[in-house]
Amino acid sequence: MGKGGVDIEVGSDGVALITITNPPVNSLSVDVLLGLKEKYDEALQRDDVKAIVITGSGGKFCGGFDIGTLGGLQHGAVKIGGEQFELTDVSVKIITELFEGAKKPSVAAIDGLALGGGLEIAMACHGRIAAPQAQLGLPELQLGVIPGFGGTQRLPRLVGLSKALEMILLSKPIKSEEASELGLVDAVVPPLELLNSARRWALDIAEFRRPWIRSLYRTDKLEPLGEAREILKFARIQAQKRAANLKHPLVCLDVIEEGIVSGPMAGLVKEVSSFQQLLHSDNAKALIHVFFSQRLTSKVPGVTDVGLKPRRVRKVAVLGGGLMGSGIATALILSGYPVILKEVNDRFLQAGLERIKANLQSRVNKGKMSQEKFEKIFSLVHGTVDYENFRNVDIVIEAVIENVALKQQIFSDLEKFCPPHCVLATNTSTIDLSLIGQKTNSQDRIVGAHFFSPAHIMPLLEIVRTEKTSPQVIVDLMDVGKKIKKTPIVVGNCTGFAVNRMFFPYTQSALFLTDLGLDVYRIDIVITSFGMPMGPFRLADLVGFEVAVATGMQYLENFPERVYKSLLIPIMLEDKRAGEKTRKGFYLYDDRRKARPDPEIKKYIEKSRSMAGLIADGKPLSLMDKDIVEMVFFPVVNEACRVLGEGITVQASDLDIASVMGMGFPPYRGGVMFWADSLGSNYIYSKLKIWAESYGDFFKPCPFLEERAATGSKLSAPVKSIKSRL
Ligand SMILES: C[C@H](O)CC(=O)SCCNC(=O)CCNC(=O)[C@H](O)C(C)(C)COP(=O)(O)OP(=O)(O)OC[C@H]1O[C@@H](n2cnc3c(N)ncnc32)[C@H](O)[C@@H]1OP(=O)(O)O
Repeated sequence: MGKGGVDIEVGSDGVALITITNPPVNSLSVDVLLGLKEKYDEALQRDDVKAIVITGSGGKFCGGFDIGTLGGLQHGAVKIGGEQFELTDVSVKIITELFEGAKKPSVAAIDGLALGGGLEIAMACHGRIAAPQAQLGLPELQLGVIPGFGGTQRLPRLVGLSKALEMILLSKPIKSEEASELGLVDAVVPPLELLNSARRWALDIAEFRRPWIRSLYRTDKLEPLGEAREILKFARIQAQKRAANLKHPLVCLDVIEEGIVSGPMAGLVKEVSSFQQLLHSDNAKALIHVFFSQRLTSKVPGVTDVGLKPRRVRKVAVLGGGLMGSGIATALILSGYPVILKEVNDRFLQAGLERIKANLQSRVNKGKMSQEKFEKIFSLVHGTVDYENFRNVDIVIEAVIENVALKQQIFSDLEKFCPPHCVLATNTSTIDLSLIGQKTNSQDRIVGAHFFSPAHIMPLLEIVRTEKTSPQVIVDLMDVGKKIKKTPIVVGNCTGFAVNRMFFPYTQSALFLTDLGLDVYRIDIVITSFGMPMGPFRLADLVGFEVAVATGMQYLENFPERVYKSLLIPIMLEDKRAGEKTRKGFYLYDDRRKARPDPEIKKYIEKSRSMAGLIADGKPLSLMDKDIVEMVFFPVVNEACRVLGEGITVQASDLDIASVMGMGFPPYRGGVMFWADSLGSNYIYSKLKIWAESYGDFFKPCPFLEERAATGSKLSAPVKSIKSRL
């Protein structure tokens, strides 16, 4: 809204070049859309214009409809000059009738990206020329909506139904090269030739040297009706399997089907009305919130707003080739960083290198990486057992076992061997960073780089700063984080940081409910139906019981007043059930890691219950599914409030991202704080208060939550007067 513009320049060749300018991604604001209409009208009217080329400035075609404006449309209408902005007008009147139906041909010159509405405009052009490596896609579903400018109709007609469904349902863009093979773009040319090639192509169409194709009416790529229906049927089943709570993928499939069965105009009309309905859904609100929150994590007051530029990182060293270290090294080499992997001896070093190889090999096996690329990427890692090669590293990431004395020794060695500018990062998840750097004079360059396992796959990186960590070091690490495709959130130094502090009550509540008489498998089913990738017990199996006990001890030491001391896991451990790695935990596991319930666990549960003594009258607690969700997640919300209240995170939305990317909280619920706000602070507070009275301090609402409930304010409202730990 109120931003961006469109220019027109008519060349002596008779081609009007229409350029969108709306940095950073040339998104389609209302102004841009109106500008496009105006310039198209002008080009169509002018006698000196034979053909049109549309492009975007700054090496980017267009990142789609302006998502900020989508938010505006959700909260009421967007008005221009007192008139309501109608999406129907854009899809049918502007893009279809004016652009595609024009009497002069147009060609899209695509550089950088053509996403969402951007690709939809390009598909309405009569030709598409792209520069190499441009991204083309319709990622609207990840925002809880569907393509709304004709994408559901034109993409299947250009690339066939199966490929279109893959791109739309998985919000998966493709590169120009693949787009060219599929026929989505007509040619891929070097960037410097892009505009000239597009001009020539447009003139070729105008002068009948090339066919004048209107994508909306093509049928040659569409599968026959019977086959199309089968493909759609299968896609519906897959969509339900991926996220049973989500309706918009199914709506999208209905819209596509409408176009195939009743013709593309009928499809367009259904598309617009469905888009408008979905835009107002809770899921779209939540997913759009997640989109902006993810970008907000890179704005850290006092760090990213003080003019610091990230320093160039040429080489990284990783200490420790275990599960975490090898995962971190894999993530780094995959993004082109040369890595030195250090281990204590040759045997451990070889094992670490083998792990990295296995991580890469799994990509080769899945067809995601060629053997040639495998060799090239693996050659970026060099193993060592000493510090000799550390003289020219820019960042070190330590990922050895959680032992304070060992880490202290390592950091004083690093201080000796690394150059003075080198960032000294630790992947610890539990040890106080000040303690780790105690024996050094380098506290200002010591920082936490907390990855989540498997580190080369999980998208989150917690960057932990102490009061002494310099902003420059944080900026450097944030930059590396982004380059290795992680979303970095900057958090303060405390036990568990943001993610693990929220995770802890998740498992604890589930254990509490079990001791109150609930069935572990039912709890897992209810929680996965809510949208978590796995329930708390399946997760405990995955993490392993030894780790669960060790973490429990940490929490007991640091937050004794709110730890529920369930004995269930220690009892099971005594019987050598330690989770998935022993093939026996709450579930039994076969060779393919498939979990199945085990009736045997009844005996452990009974023992734990009798020791807990919570079921005094012998009557197990009976709860509805909704109550289970609340009893598991309200303690998580409570802990998130503490984290925010203590200033461990900058803003509530960082906890949303931490929960979505670190815990697997369903993004379509917007993250833990967004979800909590949809229920209301007062509701959550009152529930916790009642449970605290019945069951003790584990449920006791924290002062932050109490205050928000008392004033009826949102948990995500800005935090005032808190001494931030950041
Ligand atoms: C009717 C239509 O069918 C509906 C639509 O078109 S809906 C929109 C569809 N488009 C999308 O979903 C694309 C969303 N954007 C992206 O995926 C990524 O931003 C991108 C691939 C374009 C660029 O990624 P990257 O280079 O990593 O930069 P990223 O940090 O994400 O974005 C840069 C800035 O552009 C903004 N931006 C990106 N796409 C935007 C969009 N479509 N609208 C508004 N702002 C957008 C981001 O908010 C960010 O702003 P900030 O600098 O103020 O934080």
